[in-house]
Amino acid sequence: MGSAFPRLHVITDARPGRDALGVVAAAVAAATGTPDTLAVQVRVEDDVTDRAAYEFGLAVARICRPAGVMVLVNDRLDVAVAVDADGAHVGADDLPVAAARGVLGPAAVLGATCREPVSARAAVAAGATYLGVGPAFQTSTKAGLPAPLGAPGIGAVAGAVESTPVIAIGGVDVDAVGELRAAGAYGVAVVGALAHSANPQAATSALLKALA
Ligand SMILES: Cc1ncc(COP(=O)(O)OP(=O)(O)O)c(N)n1
Ligand SMILES: Cc1nc(C(=O)O)sc1CCOP(=O)(O)O
Ligand SMILES: [Mg+2]
Repeated sequence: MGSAFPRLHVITDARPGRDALGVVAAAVAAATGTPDTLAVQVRVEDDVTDRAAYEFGLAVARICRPAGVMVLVNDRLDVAVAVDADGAHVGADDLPVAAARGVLGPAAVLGATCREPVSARAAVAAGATYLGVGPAFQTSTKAGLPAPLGAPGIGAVAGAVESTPVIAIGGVDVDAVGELRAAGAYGVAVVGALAHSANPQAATSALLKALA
């Protein structure tokens, strides 16, 4: 892992029938030569066993590590530690940010989901190093989310935390990158933009170009 914080976060689509590792490999291939631009977040369904999540996290790490690409683990801090990930991401149903920081230690990357400025400032004060903010737009890959924030909602959070990177998530595709960056987002996180693509390597390249 290099020094710059990645602007593109690829989140694994672990729904049954998806080639999640194939997408990770394609994304990592697209970042050849610029590994600092990409992070891969290991995200599995809630009912996946710890053993299966660990094995999947290891498989992702084996693709990302040799290429120098950052690995983050969603929700499961024990898996993050066990696979020697660079960090983790927590939301409202996971360990609180301060507790997660205590588990991971001071050097780890720690992301927190926030949807408005007050909780965003609190997450940063508690030890978050970046924020996942969304849903930016309608998404087909996660149910039960509040109404989309749009670029202005993402910008409101970004303006509240200034130097902490805001990663916009939810229904993001390459065409939305310019609008989100203009609003204040540091980068974007995607599932469907790659998982639903016939050519995830080309889709990653397009996202990286739009974010550069
Ligand atoms: C970059 C990023 N932003 C937001 C989320 C969502 O996390 P969370 O609210 O904990 O929801 P689940 O992903 O656990 O369903 C994320 N994973 N990554
Ligand atoms: C996992 C997740 N969290 C969200 C949030 O807003 O907290 S939106 C989301 C799904 C992102 O997938 P896609 O890029 O396919 O929309
Ligand atoms: Mg979570």
